[in-house]
Amino acid sequence: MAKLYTLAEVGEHNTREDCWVTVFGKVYNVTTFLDEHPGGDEILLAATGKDATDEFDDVGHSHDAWAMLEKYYVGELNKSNIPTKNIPSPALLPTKGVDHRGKKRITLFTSSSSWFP
Ligand code: HEM
Repeated sequence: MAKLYTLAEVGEHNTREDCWVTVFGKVYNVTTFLDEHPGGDEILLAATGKDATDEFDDVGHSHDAWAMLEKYYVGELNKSNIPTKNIPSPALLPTKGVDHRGKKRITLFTSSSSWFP
């Protein structure tokens, strides 16, 4: 099972010797990538300790960049203690979007259950 990290835990890895970032609900150890990142190391260091999904997405990273993510994957972001308003839009998170819609559908079904015997 994937290891879960809170944003606070990810944020502890915020140095040039140990740098983790979070995008799309996943945690990446980009320490070895700092010097290679075309966007520079500073921007990655500045992205530690928060959800950098919007920043990553705004750049319009290429498919190559997306494919590279896998190499640095260390675990999943534990979102249970993040206020709802900070959770990125479900539209940005395909799998989360499905969960969200699934849950909503179940709620709607329950609310109309009086139509069924
Ligand atoms: C976490 C893993 C990341 C990987 C593997 C990655 C990879 C890449 C790659 C391959 C490029 C070259 C252009 C492309 O192919 O799209 C790039 C460019 C760039 N990245 Fe990232 N990136 C990561 C995270 C981030 C984050 C978190 C930010 C912002 C906070 C960021 C900001 C940028 C910027 C601004 C450029 C444009 C550089 C330029 O063309 O001047 N990247 N990145």
